[in-house]
Amino acid sequence: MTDLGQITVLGQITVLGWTDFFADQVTADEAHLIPCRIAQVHRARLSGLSSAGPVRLNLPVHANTGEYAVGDWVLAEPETHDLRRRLDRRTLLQRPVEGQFLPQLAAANVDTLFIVTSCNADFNPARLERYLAMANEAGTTPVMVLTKADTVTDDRDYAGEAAALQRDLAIVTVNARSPDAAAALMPWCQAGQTVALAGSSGVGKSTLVNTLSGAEQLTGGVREQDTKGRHTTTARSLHAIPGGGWIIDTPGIRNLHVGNFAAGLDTLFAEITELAPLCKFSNCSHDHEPGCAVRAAVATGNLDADRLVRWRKLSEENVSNTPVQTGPRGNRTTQRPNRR
Ligand SMILES: Nc1nc2c(ncn2[C@@H]2O[C@H](COP(=O)(O)OP(=O)(O)OP(=O)(O)O)[C@@H](O)[C@H]2O)c(=O)[nH]1
Ligand SMILES: [Zn+2]
Repeated sequence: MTDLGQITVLGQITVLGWTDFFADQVTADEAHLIPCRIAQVHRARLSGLSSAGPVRLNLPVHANTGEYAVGDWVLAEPETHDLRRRLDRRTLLQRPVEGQFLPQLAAANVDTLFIVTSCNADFNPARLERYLAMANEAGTTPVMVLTKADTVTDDRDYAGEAAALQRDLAIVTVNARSPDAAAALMPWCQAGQTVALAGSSGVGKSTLVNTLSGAEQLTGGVREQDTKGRHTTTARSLHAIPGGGWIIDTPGIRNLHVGNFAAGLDTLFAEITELAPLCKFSNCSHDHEPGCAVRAAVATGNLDADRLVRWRKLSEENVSNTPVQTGPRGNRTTQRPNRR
């Protein structure tokens, strides 16, 4: 990876996104270890970046690379590069995978999630809401990036529709192939800042990575040969942005499921979350109950009826995909995976 070499010039660990949040976790016994940020997660190995440059990390025996995410901070031995410990995460982007108990880790310690969609038939409010829920749940700030502005043939107000999806949501409309896109996105790409990209296939994520990193080295993610010699996209990676920011690309996701996203949905649907306490019944489903403040808001035109329909669908899906456990007294408790 040519872009990883740039860090040797930069020299300082803060440029990699190292902050007091991570420094405070290092104990006196660990003071001799070097902090490394995970740059690539492969099936059997991890590579990272330290302030001195790229590091190939040696995993502890029995460790599974699936437990690490691009963007993670770990401590390693200075000479051998043996990985000693992963530090707690400030944010974690993860998504439920159908049929699997544990969610898939997409990226860690990300400040901003660029949710990428194009100004054409791909633009789908219900799908974008899923990405917003994921970003909110992770603790990252979502920014909606509308690509292919140069090819728009209709007069649909894409930016206006995107802005209606969540309060205070930043919207940036770009031609991902133009250097202007890098300038427009620069506020989120400053030194030490980490951005991740999410969106369906073909919307322009790789194009944006190329435009932002000023490089042409990326086509279709990081490829690794599997045992049968086929090339598969197995890893996401951390790319340097001139100016000191970092960008993590994720493979296109066709169907993003929601699960364990309750807090993320509350933020996404803040206008509904705020009305709910005014309903007559505290467990109101805003469906048939008398005295429902949410349906009253729909009736008066203060709340978009489509939003309520989509809120219901996502909330129900979230509950059915959120593992439940039996509590000490046999009552069901919702189990939330450790977010750090
Ligand atoms: N005209 C125009 N073409 C674009 C724009 N963004 C992306 N493209 C083109 O759209 C195609 C798909 O872009 P990619 O960057 O590969 O899309 P992706 O989101 O990375 O797709 P996956 O790797 O499958 O997830 C490429 O041919 C790009 O050149 C844009 O803003 N304007
Ligand atoms: Zn109600």
